[in-house]
Amino acid sequence: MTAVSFNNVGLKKYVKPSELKEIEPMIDTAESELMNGTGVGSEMRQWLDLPKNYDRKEFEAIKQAAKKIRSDSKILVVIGIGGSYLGARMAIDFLHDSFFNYMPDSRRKDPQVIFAGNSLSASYVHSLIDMIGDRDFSVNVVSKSGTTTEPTIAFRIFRKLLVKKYGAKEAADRIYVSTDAKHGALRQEVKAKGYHSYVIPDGIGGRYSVLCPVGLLPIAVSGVDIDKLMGGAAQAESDLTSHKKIADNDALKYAAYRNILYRKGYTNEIFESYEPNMRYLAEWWKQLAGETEGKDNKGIYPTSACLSTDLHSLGQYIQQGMRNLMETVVKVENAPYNETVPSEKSNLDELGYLQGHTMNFANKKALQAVVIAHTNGGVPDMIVDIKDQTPFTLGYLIYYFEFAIAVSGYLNGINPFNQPGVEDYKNNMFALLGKPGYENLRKEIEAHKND
Ligand SMILES: O=P(O)(O)OC[C@H]1O[C@](O)(CO)[C@@H](O)[C@@H]1O
Repeated sequence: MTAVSFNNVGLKKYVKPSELKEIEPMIDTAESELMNGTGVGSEMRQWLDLPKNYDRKEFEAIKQAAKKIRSDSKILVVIGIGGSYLGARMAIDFLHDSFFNYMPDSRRKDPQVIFAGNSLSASYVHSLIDMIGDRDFSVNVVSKSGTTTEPTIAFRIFRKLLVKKYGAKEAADRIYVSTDAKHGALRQEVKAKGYHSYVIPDGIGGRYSVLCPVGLLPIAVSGVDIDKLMGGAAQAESDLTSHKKIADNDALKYAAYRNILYRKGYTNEIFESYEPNMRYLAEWWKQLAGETEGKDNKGIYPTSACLSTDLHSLGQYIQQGMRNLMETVVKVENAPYNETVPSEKSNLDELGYLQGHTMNFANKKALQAVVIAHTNGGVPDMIVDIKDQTPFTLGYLIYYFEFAIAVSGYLNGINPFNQPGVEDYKNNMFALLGKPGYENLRKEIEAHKND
């Protein structure tokens, strides 16, 4: 099987072949807007040929930095929010054991990679400082703008901790910055303090940035072979950008089906997997889809569930609640590990029928049973089959979703690469926090606070 493929078995009842044929010219147009750069926001498409056209020198520098961090740190604290952390978090979870970060130092060969600066919770920061204790650590701060509130606060705190522990000079040698090439506060700090630094290319926005230094450094520090990750993405680039017809292009199939369903009123897409270490794959996908498509009063609402866990909380709603749901299920063909259900004579738990079978067997049957139940119950199912959980397959999968979601954006007539709506809350927050320049907005908010 190929690394990633699309399966429409759960769609037969919901989409007629003629509907796929009818959307094909629209998909063609959206795909050519993306590929030829004729669509709005085209300057933000640098991720499109990134797997083949990246800065090789910087890539080597990232590997060297990862080597240094692995040798002098027990913990890497990665500071960033949104696209500046979700890709790395998703990849590290997907490619490592569920308890990767929980192993004690005595049993681990890789540093712990812990994320910070993705909330304003003081309790979280306090607990992280406590968890680091007197162990050696380094910091990778990731922010394209360099001014996002959450990571900026966290960076101040962890930089202070580094300076206190190591002194200013060694602290600077333990700070790794991924930011804009020229602009922004962080770039100025790099110049002033001499931190290690890497460039987030101009034409790559946060949610499309996992395969640039944003994701690559933390992923490499965790011990993943980033050449293989890029190799998978490069394969996807070859496969998906050279086959322009839906029939030969599984990312276009996904874009086409989810948009046919959206136009029929299936406005919420639940992203599902059956592996707990793919929870963050869903979180990454939610930002990718939500920030790309949710604008101009349009867009599929992206949400997620981890199964079979959430069948015991959300399963009832999915089966019988409002019929505006569709599902995208990531199905792993070869999970990295397996366990067998032990045999027991007594059979008090009535599990005898399963003894000797594997848990992966049971997991696959659960998936099959759910697809049948949900499609019968009014929820169309799109299945994305993935071969395994290797860096190559993940690289392929990342590109697959980025490509499909960007095409979906153009199909819906929006700019897939901006996120103007995020500014509204930020401006209000700056006004309420007293940031200079926001005085008038603060007055306005205060005048209306009892409305
Ligand atoms: O890298 P930055 O500039 O800190 O931005 C982080 C995230 O914030 C957003 O701009 C939205 O607030 C995302 O698009 C981005 O991924």
